[in-house]
Amino acid sequence: MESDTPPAEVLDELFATIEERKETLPEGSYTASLFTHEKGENAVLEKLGEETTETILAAKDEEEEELLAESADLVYHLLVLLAMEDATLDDLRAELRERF
Ligand SMILES: N=c1c2ncn([C@@H]3O[C@H](COP(=O)(O)OP(=O)(O)OP(=O)(O)O)[C@@H](O)[C@H]3O)c2ncn1[C@@H]1O[C@H](COP(=O)(O)O)[C@@H](O)[C@H]1O
Repeated sequence: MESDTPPAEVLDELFATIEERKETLPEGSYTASLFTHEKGENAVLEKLGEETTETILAAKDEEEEELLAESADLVYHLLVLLAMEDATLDDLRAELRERF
């Protein structure tokens, strides 16, 4: 991923990378390992639980850098779950848009 990617496109590029990993399952890819994990969907569900707890703890400790890092882990794992369930980022956007 380009380091100067405009912020609005980061999530699209990350989600496209996740979908590509799901499709091609390259060796050495952490994302691919979540799609092929022996625990199945539970592997990413457990990571979501862990990252949620770590995000909450970072907020409680008022550790801003840590909060951002854990939030990024959380969002990444949420996007992997959506891809696993054959949902898309556009589906998520549509859900959020309906609430305006
Ligand atoms: N955004 C992420 C991302 N965020 C978090 N993680 C991984 O999520 C895991 C977080 O787990 P932990 O914090 O518990 O750390 P850990 O103890 O090393 O993890 P475990 O051994 O418990 O699984 C780490 O292995 C991180 O590397 C990510 N892995 C990949 N991405 C993106 O996905 C792209 C593709 O990555 P690969 O699939 O690895 O090629 C990358 O270019 C990134 O853009």
